[in-house]
Amino acid sequence: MIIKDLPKSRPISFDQVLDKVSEIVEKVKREGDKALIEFTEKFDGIKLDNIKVTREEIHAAASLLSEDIKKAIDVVSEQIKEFHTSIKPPQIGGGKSGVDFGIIWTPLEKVGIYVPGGKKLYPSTLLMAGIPAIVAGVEEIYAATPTKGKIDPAIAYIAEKLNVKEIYKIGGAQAIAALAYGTESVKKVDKIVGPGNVYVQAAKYIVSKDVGIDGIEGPTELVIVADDSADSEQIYLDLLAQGEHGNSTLLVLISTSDRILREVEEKASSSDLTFYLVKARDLEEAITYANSIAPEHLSLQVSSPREALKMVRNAGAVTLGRTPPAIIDYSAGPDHILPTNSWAKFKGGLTVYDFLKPISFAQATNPDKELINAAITLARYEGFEIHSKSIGERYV
Ligand SMILES: NC(=O)c1ccc[n+]([C@@H]2O[C@H](COP(=O)([O-])OP(=O)(O)OC[C@H]3O[C@@H](n4cnc5c(N)ncnc54)[C@H](O)[C@@H]3O)[C@@H](O)[C@H]2O)c1
Ligand SMILES: N[C@H](CO)Cc1c[nH]c[nH+]1
Ligand SMILES: [Zn+2]
Repeated sequence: MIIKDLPKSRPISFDQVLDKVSEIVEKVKREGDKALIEFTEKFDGIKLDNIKVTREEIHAAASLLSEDIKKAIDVVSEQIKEFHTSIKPPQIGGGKSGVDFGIIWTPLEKVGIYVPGGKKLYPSTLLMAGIPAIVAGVEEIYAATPTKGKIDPAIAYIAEKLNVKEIYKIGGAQAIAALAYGTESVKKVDKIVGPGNVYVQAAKYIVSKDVGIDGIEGPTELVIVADDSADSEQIYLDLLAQGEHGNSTLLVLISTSDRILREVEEKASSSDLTFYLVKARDLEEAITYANSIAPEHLSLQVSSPREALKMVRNAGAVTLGRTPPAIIDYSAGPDHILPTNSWAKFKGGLTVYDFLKPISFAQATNPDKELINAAITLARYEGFEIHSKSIGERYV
């Protein structure tokens, strides 16, 4: 289908399934493994004997992986590691008025990674979440992924490579609930990260009152902004590529060029996917439209992409010029775990920061008198007499 207007909403959103998913989460919380086995049979058609994949199973699966896939994983891993290492924050601090202060960036203890696996395989997602966790210094990494009964060889190889502590053969909302609350087989973690369909994202949203989450990441979204210098064949290929994630993907082209819109429309008319093809007066209007959508992937296929980038306010990740958005999905370095549902208005993609807590510290050995008096005055104003006394006793 072709719609010549801006999208009014996402094709499907996690908030449409919150009630159903709440029931799944509550049942897993109450019944643990029993509920996981029931839901896996119901939603994935798999009768599980064991939820946790054994070390032997992981090793046997990993050994089935061909050398060229191992090599690709190793190459991509180095690139992702370099990206997250290059942005890892230093231990920082300073001082003012006789007080030393700073931040200790502290890694999270236990992290759960959701690796999607309903319609397609996503071993790349285990890299995209596991590598920044390791760069941050997380020691215990757990992963959950739906299987067709057996663990995928590439996921097994990556799990060994990244020293993932345990993998569970479960997917959907039930997997998120299990990681959030723990069951007989599944470890309760401090934060859950990873993309997935609306059931997965609804569950992350629900459990976020009890456990950390990285955001809402799925279904996939791509907005392309193109001017007349762009190539309609490449644009169409980029739209189709993200369309491979399924028909819940949001696919938008905003162009200042009638030729580009016409050519893409001709190609898209035979597809089953839904495409939004929108005309913009000029580049500024095109990027204003894109900012209002706040898409996960934004592609700037324009003659001066660096200039256009300066106008971008809301996007998960931006690819410039003819750089294909799909390269972010695999090997550019930046993460492919990216905010959807307009969450790009207030957060970015997954980084090493998602696995670090800034614990601040202060040491007031010889603070300025003015600073102490200010504290005492404010504490009294707020009616906290003992606060004021505890400060005054030390320094006055
Ligand atoms: N934004 C990002 O960072 C990003 C990255 C990669 C993938 N994605 C998105 O992740 C998604 C992956 O989706 P997927 O479905 O292939 O895999 P998935 O692993 O997210 O979901 C599969 C699970 O959904 C559950 N499920 C399916 N139908 C259900 C139903 N009717 N009721 C309750 N539970 C049900 C099942 O338990 C199944 O195991 C895609 O939408 C893709 O676009 C997003
Ligand atoms: N495009 C997805 C993010 O929306 C990431 C991905 C993984 N594998 C293929 N693509
Ligand atoms: Zn993709």
